[in-house]
Amino acid sequence: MVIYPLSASGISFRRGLSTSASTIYALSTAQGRAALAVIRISGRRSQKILQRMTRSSKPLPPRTASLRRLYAPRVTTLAPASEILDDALTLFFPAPKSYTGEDIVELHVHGGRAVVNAVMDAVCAYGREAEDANTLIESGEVEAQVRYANPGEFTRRAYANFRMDLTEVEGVSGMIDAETETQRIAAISAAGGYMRRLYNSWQAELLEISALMAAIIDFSEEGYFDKSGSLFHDSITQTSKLLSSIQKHSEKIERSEILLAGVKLALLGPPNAGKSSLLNLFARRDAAIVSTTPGTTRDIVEIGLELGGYKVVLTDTAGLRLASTIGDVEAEGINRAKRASAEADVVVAVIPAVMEDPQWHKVVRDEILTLQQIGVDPNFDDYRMDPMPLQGKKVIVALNKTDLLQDSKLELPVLINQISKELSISEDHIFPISCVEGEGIDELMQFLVNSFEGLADLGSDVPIGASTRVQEIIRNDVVPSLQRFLEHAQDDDVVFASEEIRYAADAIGKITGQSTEMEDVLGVVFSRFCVGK
Ligand SMILES: Nc1nc2c(ncn2[C@@H]2O[C@H](COP(=O)(O)OP(=O)(O)OP(=O)(O)O)[C@@H](O)[C@H]2O)c(=O)[nH]1
Repeated sequence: MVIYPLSASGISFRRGLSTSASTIYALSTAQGRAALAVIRISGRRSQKILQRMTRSSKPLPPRTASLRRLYAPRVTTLAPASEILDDALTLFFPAPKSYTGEDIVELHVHGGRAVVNAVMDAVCAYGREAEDANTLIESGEVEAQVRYANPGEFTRRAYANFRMDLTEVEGVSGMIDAETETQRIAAISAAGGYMRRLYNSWQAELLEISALMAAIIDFSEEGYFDKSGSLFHDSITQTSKLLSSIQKHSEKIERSEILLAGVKLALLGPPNAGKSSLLNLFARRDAAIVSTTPGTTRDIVEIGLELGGYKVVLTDTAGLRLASTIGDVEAEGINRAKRASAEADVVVAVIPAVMEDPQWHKVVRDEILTLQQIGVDPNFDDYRMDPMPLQGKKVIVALNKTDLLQDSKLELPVLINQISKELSISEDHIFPISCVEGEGIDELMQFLVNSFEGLADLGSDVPIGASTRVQEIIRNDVVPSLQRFLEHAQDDDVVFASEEIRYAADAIGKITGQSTEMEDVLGVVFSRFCVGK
């Protein structure tokens, strides 16, 4: 049994103890007025508290929801009615098959602040009624038998009692933070134990190889195991296969990142094209100023939103126009617009169907061509105030203000054909829209959502959410040590090779929380939790 001091909270605990010194309670739902609130109690006194609170002579049946009247401790001088706290749905989950691995009680009470406060006061009072109200904990300090939980303490106890490993803990944290469908899907695979099973299988395989290497080292002289023999070569083949799956897994995490952190989408185009109007339609609110004055947007306007289940960071930029026609402030705005487009995953070029100034046309065209890496006339550098390395971008055209066309049926096909040729963009990537009339917006959004799916290139795989901590351990510890194993093995250096395998296995132990050097790791993992979880 190992004691893990937690640097985040300063509390030490043993992993593997079925009960902790104190019983903890907390409001697990959000603070504030609501229809319902859930108060959770975990620890060895929770069942007694529930019995006293419900004035029930027998323990409540496990895992059964029952409607009970909750009573305050008999200390009130008010009328008997004041002893009634609430009528609540109560649940009892006995240890060890509960979230924390301890006895847990859940009280689903009415969500008014006064109700919640009164019930929590009563939990505390009932808990402290017992003769052994305080306990001496390992450090020699006295700890209250019943107290309000620290952030993440329920989950921390679940980890301490082997109810979950660290990847599941991080998955729970991901579920709490998930804002989009993609984030939820990525988090549930970790919370549901998929990552734990995968990493444990890697570790088991490594331990098997490690045992084999130890045997080769110890018994090579007896002739049972030999580094020139097939067992050694089998372990090399096994390790390279494992390394390749670990590298694939790591790449998949990186590709998932784009969807989890948010797809960067930039709006680019000439002044007055309707970029801010389109941003407002995407955001369903007035996030950017819309004005008839060209050049209204001087700086980057960035908003976070959800499109079709994907997190998107949408950027509205200053309209592009010739440097010779503008002042310093606008020129800087245009530089920033180009930078934002260069950094974006997808660029929507907003081009008005009726161009007010043909000069802007050339500026916008050249910028879009550059973004697509189709080369620009190297002599044309009038607007290129701040050249920078650009990567090929997915560019989609929103052909706006189609409501201004005299005869859109006739004019649109000609315009689309012309833009497609000039910008080397497929006609399927040009969407006629009208921000004023709301025409074509849904089709554009749907196309964007479909293209986000392709960005991560995950095929039919679901995105994987892994914390930076996990990614770093895989990238900096697991993969390099397996690569070093293969190098040593090539040189027939069994001793060094064997050390690398053990190092890799230990690094995986750090991912799941089975390593003995866990203080810092635990501090990082639990510091992001809220109270009640
Ligand atoms: N007729 C028509 N007018 C539009 C449409 N979309 C935007 N406008 C108008 O065009 C003007 C400029 O719109 P904005 O959204 O501010 O354009 P912008 O591209 O952000 O402009 P800058 O900030 O100058 O770069 C405003 O008067 C809008 O009401 C449209 O689809 N049809």
